[in-house]
Amino acid sequence: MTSRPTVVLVPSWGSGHFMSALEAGKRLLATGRGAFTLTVLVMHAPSEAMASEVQGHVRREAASGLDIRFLQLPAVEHPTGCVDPVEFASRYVQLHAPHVKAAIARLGPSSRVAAAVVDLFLTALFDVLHELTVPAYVYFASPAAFLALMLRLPALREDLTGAGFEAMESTVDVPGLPPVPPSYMPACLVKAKIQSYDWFEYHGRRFMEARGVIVNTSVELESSILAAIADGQCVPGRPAPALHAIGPVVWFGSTDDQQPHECVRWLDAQPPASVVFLCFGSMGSLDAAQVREVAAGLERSGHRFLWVLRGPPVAGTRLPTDANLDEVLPEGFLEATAGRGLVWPAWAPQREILSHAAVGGFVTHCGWNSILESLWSGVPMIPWPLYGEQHLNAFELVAGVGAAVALEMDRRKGFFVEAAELERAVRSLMGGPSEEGRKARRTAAETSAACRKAVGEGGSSCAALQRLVREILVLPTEGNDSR
Ligand SMILES: COc1cc(-c2[o+]c3cc(O)cc([O-])c3cc2O[C@@H]2O[C@H](CO)[C@H](O)[C@H](O)[C@H]2O)cc(OC)c1O
Ligand SMILES: O=c1ccn([C@@H]2O[C@H](COP(=O)(O)OP(=O)(O)O)[C@@H](O)[C@H]2O)c(=O)[nH]1
Repeated sequence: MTSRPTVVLVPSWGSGHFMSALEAGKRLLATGRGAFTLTVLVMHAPSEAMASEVQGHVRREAASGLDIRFLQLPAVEHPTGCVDPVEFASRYVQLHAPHVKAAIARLGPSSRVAAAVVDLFLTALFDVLHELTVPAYVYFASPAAFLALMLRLPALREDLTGAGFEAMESTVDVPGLPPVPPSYMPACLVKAKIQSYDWFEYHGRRFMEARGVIVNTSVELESSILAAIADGQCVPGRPAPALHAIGPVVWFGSTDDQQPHECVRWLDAQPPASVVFLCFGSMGSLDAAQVREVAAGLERSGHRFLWVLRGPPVAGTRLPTDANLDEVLPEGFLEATAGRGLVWPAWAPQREILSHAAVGGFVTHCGWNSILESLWSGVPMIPWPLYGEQHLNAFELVAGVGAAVALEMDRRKGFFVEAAELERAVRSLMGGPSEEGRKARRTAAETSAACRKAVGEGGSSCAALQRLVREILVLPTEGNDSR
């Protein structure tokens, strides 16, 4: 065995998952300063659109000259009858387990596998990793608050009486967070989809087997939650998994585009901090009635806006189509807002947009990557959660982090938002005199500075990465390296 050890990374597909995990792997690599290489096992993404996105990332990163080797795993059947993407990912990876085992075993003769890091929904691979005696880590691309909840799910099930969180009368105890109203529980758990709950609970249990959980957060963002997990409050009586808060892991790599994007060119012509940006993630779209309310709210707010408006999902997937603006927007809206608004019907370069000086606020679906990108750029938010764990993220953003103006939603009407409410929130966020808006803007600026400090030399997340690398390489910890 002559060459350097390698760390195996198994990401899942999807905008927020693949690049977040890969960026975390690159930070590990940089911190290791050549002591190990990175081997990425790539699964075939389940749809053509996702597959081509993943292939684009792989092509670009493979050409970057870093010590990263990409190994494509053989294709497997698609599991059928899944209730949501999490069940799909969990069962799909089970079918990959023999291929992952063979791939890791093949690495063995030439380079020792120092550790394997798997995406949060891929814990079924732990069986193979344990068999091969490879230390297993989880990469958790969502907030520590959701990690705390997932660890708590086995115990919480006893309070649920089979009906899901929506039937619960009391608040939910997520250690480290203020009491959470049941309506903020993740969408996948409030609809009494017991099959979905089963998978989240499964992963929550399996996290306890990991040598560590690498979380895309920082002590500055989620200190009380990280402390509560480390203190064993989520699974009393059992040692808590070791946590490595190495974030925010925000990816600002290059794209294949040569020219500035049309949205960016439009922003270039707007005054500083004058534009509210609306974007609802890789899987978010609004129905026709909701689109009309958003249009009315934006028009009446009088503020400049850049609205990424997507159409209903492609059949058989959750990926939104490009919107037909003439069909979905109210008549006369584009004319009435010409010059101060741009509606973009397709995928937009969100990170670049959020870091543009013209952007002063963000109406977000509360995907964790989107929240981190906004905080990184110091942009205050209006949370509009849609799916996944985003309702919990929205609660944390308002009740914990504080860089947001809350948006009232009619929870009995499918979380519908009235035009007047959006108008109020946008006015407050974008410079209105309300204390809520002032606080959101101030906190966003402070949090941006704290995030940048955390990942910089000597920062908490940088130190956590250094500790993690020493652990992986089985080196003694440094004396002055305190958490
Ligand atoms: C974290 O909790 C949930 C996440 C998801 C989920 O599933 C998913 C599946 C895919 O095939 C592709 C995806 O892009 C994808 C994304 C996704 O949610 C987002 O994951 C991000 C992490 O990378 C981040 O946590 C965002 O906040 C999520 O919105 C689905 C789900 O329930 C169905 C979850 O509870
Ligand atoms: O039009 C879009 C929509 C999304 N994104 C990116 O896709 C990721 C979405 O991840 P997030 O965790 O916010 O939500 P998800 O889409 O996974 O629910 C983020 O990095 C966004 O910047 C983007 O660049 N353009």
